[in-house]
Amino acid sequence: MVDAVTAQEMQQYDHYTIEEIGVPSLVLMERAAISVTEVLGAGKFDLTNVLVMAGLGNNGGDGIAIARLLAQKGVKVDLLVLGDENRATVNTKQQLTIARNYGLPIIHRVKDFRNYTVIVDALFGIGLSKPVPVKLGEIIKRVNAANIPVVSVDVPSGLDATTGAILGSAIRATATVTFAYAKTGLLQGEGTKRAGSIYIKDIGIYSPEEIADFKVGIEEN
Ligand SMILES: NC(=O)C1=CN([C@@H]2O[C@H](COP(=O)(O)OP(=O)(O)OC[C@H]3O[C@@H](n4cnc5c(N)ncnc54)[C@H](O)[C@@H]3O)[C@@H](O)[C@H]2O)[C@@H](O)CC1
Ligand SMILES: [K+]
Repeated sequence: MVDAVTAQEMQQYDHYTIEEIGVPSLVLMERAAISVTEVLGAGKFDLTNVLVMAGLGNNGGDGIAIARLLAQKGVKVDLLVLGDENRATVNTKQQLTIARNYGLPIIHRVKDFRNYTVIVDALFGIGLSKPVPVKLGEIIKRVNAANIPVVSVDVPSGLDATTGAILGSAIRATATVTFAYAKTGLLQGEGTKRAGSIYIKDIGIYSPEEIADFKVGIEEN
């Protein structure tokens, strides 16, 4: 069993699962989104008025799927998408199309983050390797200052998933729902102060060692 992985290791496992095993990336994204809604719905968070903040990378795609799943359960949710949609990843563009086809309104600014009972942070995940753009850093500071419970998707946005360093500004989360394995950056440096309670969720991405274990188990049965 792997304890914690770097962003690079996780990217290799993602890539292997998608390209070699053949699981479509949108399937993984849906499982990631479902796992976050499970944590949100487990009774620890007040879902009266939810904000989902989504960036343009695949972490944002997770966020858009989370907003859709919550809305379909009758939860009042605002979906804030930050940045130029033309620069979104293929998966995230697809999530935007799906959300719009289900009639989900998308907003581009928030007056007061204190109006929400919980904020889902899907701005940046393990793909962030350079400082967050200044405008998004300002949003992160406003969210932290609002003092509302925040659930981060995979890693608190702005945190280096490998080192736990802050890349300009970072979200201070109440809880972090991380996928497949803990990320080393959640367990060291600022990660220990920013991640809050860590939930590790199986979404169907495994290390080569675990895949080898499945094969042994299957052969033995
Ligand atoms: N590979 C996959 O298919 C999966 C990815 N997943 C999610 O995807 C994340 C990793 O996704 P990515 O590698 O796409 O990277 P991230 O979504 O972590 O985004 C970081 C990258 O996007 C850019 N970016 C994002 N929003 C921006 C904005 N508003 N303005 C300017 N630049 C912006 C950043 O500069 C950076 O290069 C994981 O943490 C996880 O949440 C999960 O859905 C599981 C499956
Ligand atoms: K995040």
